[in-house]
Amino acid sequence: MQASLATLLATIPEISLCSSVDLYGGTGPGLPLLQIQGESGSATLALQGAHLLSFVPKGGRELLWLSPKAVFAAGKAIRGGIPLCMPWFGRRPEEGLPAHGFARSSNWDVSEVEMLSNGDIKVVLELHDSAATQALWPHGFVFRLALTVGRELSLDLSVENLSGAAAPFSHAFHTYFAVPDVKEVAISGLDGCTYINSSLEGKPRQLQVGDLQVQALTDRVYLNVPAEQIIKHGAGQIKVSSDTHCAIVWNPWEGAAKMADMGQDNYSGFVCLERGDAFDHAVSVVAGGVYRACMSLSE
Ligand SMILES: O=P(O)(O)OC[C@H]1O[C@H](O)[C@H](O)[C@@H](O)[C@@H]1O
Repeated sequence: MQASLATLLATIPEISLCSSVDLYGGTGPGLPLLQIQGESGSATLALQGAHLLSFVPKGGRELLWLSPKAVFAAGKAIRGGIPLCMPWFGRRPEEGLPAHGFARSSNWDVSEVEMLSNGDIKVVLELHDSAATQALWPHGFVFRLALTVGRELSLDLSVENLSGAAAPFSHAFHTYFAVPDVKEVAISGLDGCTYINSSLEGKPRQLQVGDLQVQALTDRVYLNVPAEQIIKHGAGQIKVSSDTHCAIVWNPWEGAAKMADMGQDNYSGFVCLERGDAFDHAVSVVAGGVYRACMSLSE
């Protein structure tokens, strides 16, 4: 354990450290997790990737889906929860680069923990550049994620470019939302938006009319979206709010059978609605500049 982590955690008994093996089973050393038991909500967080795995508002239901076949291994992205895709979103195999960047498979450090006056718990994690990250993205940087766990879950991301050159950047909070049955989901807050339909040949741009229902393989990048979407499902609703400009909606449907860490029939238990800035909304972080984005989730 990072020496300072023990000291930090000692200040807040509502946060405890455990291994993924304790919570989710599996063999091997697993990955270190923080369990956060706040007055108004609880959450589980993997230090690898600053990756939220669970969020339950007090008296409410689990908002995040974690694959029953998720693998907890060093350097491997975890299937489910909220992977942070950055500093680029998407696949770049022709350049030999990892899909969705390196943040989700890197070890982040906890820099701050705080019990707020309203009883919510805040945890701040940081990732700094290293020789390994410089080989993939040639910039000095500090990525900082502040999480606040209460009745609502909020994520505040900042990306500081410490290098002398502008840094191309795109990202998404790749959230897997737990739903009783994806076929019964209706997502509002996308009506009238143009989307890139990545599941069709040629990735045409199309227009959303009304709520989105997910009834087959879906991989769409909605552009210029309003701040809020609501996922209505058989057991209630989830409100997703962000100051970013894209919403990527994904469910692999039967393609799940080909993903070892998802499993054939498990696609019906989630829908990904990923807020972020990518594609037409990718940014360039100027030398010495900071990019910020936030997202909050509630029932
Ligand atoms: O398997 P991963 O690298 O985690 O990516 C999972 C999915 O992420 C996003 O939603 C993309 O739009 C999909 O095209 C991709 O398949």
